[in-house]
Amino acid sequence: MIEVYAPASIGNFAVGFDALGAALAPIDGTLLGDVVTVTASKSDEFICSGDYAHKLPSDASENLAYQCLVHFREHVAPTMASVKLELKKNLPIGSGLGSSACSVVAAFAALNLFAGTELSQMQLIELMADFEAIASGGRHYDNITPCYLGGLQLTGDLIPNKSIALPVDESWYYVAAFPGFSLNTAKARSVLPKQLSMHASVEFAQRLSAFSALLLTNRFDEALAIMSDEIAEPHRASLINGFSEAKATLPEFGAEIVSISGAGPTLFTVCKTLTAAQQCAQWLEQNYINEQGFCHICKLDNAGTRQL
Ligand SMILES: Nc1ncnc2c1ncn2[C@@H]1O[C@H](COP(=O)(O)OP(=O)(O)O)[C@@H](O)[C@H]1O
Ligand SMILES: N[C@@H](CCOP(=O)(O)O)C(=O)O
Repeated sequence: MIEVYAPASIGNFAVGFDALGAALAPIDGTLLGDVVTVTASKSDEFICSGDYAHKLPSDASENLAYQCLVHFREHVAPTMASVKLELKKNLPIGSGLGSSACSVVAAFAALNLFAGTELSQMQLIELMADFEAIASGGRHYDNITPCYLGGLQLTGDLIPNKSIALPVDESWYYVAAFPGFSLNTAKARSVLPKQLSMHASVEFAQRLSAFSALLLTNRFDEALAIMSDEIAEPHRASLINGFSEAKATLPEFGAEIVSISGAGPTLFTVCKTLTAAQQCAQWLEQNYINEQGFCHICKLDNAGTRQL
């Protein structure tokens, strides 16, 4: 039996729309992500369980994890023995925590281990990105590669092997607050402008390249100083009830950065101390999340997808 865990991730990481993403590890040890198990069986079967299974279509053929199994059998490993694939759906759907990527990465990683294929890491990442594109209405790697490889990843088709890991200040904490309602990624992509002006394009390129260079040279405070989302956040903030108030308030509690995780509605902060992270989490619990929401103080998950 193969059992694989894939972590939640923050797409965009404020400064890198569609090109930068980070995997999350709650400091209390919670496994914030999906789990896929693959076991030998008499015929192929699929089970979806977990806290958010009921939020997914009841028809298995509409579940991304099942679609991954069908594709894998037809196009990657036709001679693989029959399997039972179980998805434990632990991440809320449409949350901005890379939920669809999480299921896709966990499913392909588990199937690949079970079948023992010779797919390269890059082939696997491309396959994963194909399926993430089906769910989110756009091909982007910023949930796939951090979820699969861990850490903070600068990622995209132009990038050698699709991804380059960037360092962060080890002392940083990330507070991730899911408010408890969904925002469909395809919808949150549809509100974005179709084109950028020359000025906005040059500024985006400067900001992301400078941010990456500053991290790579350990100039972490200077990186934080330019860490903002001028591309997506201005268009998405109004879709997320309470975001603007949180963004205005949380710096008082020690947040260095407040931005939207992925397409939202999860909000994330970067804090330099545990005390600041705890104060932000307390405010978010009282003012941002409802009974279905949750809040975690996290570090980056540097291990990425792994066997349990
Ligand atoms: N295993 C799965 N995990 C997440 N979403 C899935 C899965 N299977 C199918 N879907 C569908 O894919 C879409 C994912 O929505 P999206 O807003 O992209 O979620 P997220 O931003 O959390 O990844 C939804 O329509 C959902 O029903
Ligand atoms: N770069 C994407 C990230 C979407 O992340 P998700 O967790 O909301 O699926 C975007 O901003 O649309």
